[in-house]
Amino acid sequence: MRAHEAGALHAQAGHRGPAWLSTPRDVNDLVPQLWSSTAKKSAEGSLVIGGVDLRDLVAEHGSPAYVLDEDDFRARARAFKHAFKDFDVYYAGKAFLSTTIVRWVMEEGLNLDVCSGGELAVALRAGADPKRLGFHGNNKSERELVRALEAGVGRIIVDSEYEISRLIELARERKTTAPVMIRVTAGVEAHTHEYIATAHEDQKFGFSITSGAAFEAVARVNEAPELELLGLHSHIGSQIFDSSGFEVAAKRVIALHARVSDELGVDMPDLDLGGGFGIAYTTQDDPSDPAQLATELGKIVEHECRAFEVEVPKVSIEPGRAIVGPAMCTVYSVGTVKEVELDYGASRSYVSVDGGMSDNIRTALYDADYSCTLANRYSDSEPSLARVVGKHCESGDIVVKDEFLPSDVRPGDLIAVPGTGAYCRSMASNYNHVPRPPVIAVKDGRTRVVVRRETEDDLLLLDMGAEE
Ligand SMILES: Cc1ncc(COP(=O)(O)O)c(C=O)c1O
Ligand SMILES: N[C@@H](CCCC[NH3+])C(=O)O
Repeated sequence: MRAHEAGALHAQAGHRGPAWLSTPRDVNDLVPQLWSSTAKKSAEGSLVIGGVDLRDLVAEHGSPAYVLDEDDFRARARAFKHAFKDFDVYYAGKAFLSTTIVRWVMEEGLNLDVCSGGELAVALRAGADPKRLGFHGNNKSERELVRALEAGVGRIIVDSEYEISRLIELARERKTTAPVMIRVTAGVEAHTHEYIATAHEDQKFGFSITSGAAFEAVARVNEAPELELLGLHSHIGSQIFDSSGFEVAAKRVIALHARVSDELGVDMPDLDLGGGFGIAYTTQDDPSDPAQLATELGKIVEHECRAFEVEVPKVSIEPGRAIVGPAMCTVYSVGTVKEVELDYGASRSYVSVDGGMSDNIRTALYDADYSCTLANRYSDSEPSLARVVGKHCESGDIVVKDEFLPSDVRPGDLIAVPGTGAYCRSMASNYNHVPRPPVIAVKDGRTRVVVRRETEDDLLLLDMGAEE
């Protein structure tokens, strides 16, 4: 996450917002880099994605709804596959997964990373080739490991001594060999929100390189006839823009890879550098494209392997957000608008929509920034600084902290928030018994329900007293 000066507020037309947010020339315009590639405004000012006018989409499917731009998703997947042609690309399913997504990922030639029995079940139900799956998790249950072994998952990324013991036992019982990668902690302070950084020492993932635990884990896996040692795995965190974190991590991981070669005489065939590539949520974010990332990472790996005089292993990466994040937006209906007086005579418009922290927890959880646009009509009213909030019983239930919207936004209007493809539907909840929105794919003027809207009946089905 780019560090905005979140506290820096300035007075603008009687309102206060962050210093980086300036009044748009035309509040109806889209900022193209924040939207999926087919998004545009119609002559009437409504938002059209994949040839579908969001007014029609909401009339047919209701709101809120996640709108998934199929062409955009496929193009981003293809761009990674093409740019990283010497690497294997695993789409990180935790960002957003459904059977349709699994099929698109497989059709575009990518592999898939799953991190729970549930995600594995989705992948297998969609008919994914198990060999093209990687299975993550710092606390996989015995049941999950058995399922992965029996399905023939291509790589299991182990994360603890207990897990190595468990896997040895399970593989032995099944007279099989488990293909294993070892999640290592590179000791890097990634420049992102603390909760989504994963390579500093004081957190739950991986074996520390610095403490020697990672080397010991490699030696143990190497000695176990029930395990096949594939290589090391490092993931430094998420929403990262600066390649220096990847560089430091790659240096340390390749140093360990070389030590294994020297001291154990084993040339591990694989190396995974994880995902974490940032996307633009606001105009402040300036992400690299896959071609730039491929060039940078390729150079780092080659340089380090040369320095340590080891063969370049088969490298893989695991982008999630960078593929699905910009491919989706969320469309909401406005329910109420309230002007709230602030100090010093300033005021803020609170625009309440029919979803909130249950469909996008990222603002509350990571202080994430989003933007939005009026999606159902053109407005010639003055831009006015607004905060888009949800319908939950929580004052932190904010979807978009600050954005300029036309000052005549009113109940019944549609608001669309771009960049909600990653970690929004996948982290959605039923807080306040609010059913989760559907995911509607759009392409060539047609809609297709990828995940249907949850209903109150779905929620009541779990309530064992409901029939009494
Ligand atoms: C092991 C691993 N790989 C890949 C990812 C995907 O990260 P992102 O969606 O930021 O690319 C994550 C999530 O941070 C992860 O934990
Ligand atoms: N859930 C986080 C990303 C971390 C996910 C996996 N390690 C986000 O929304 O940004």
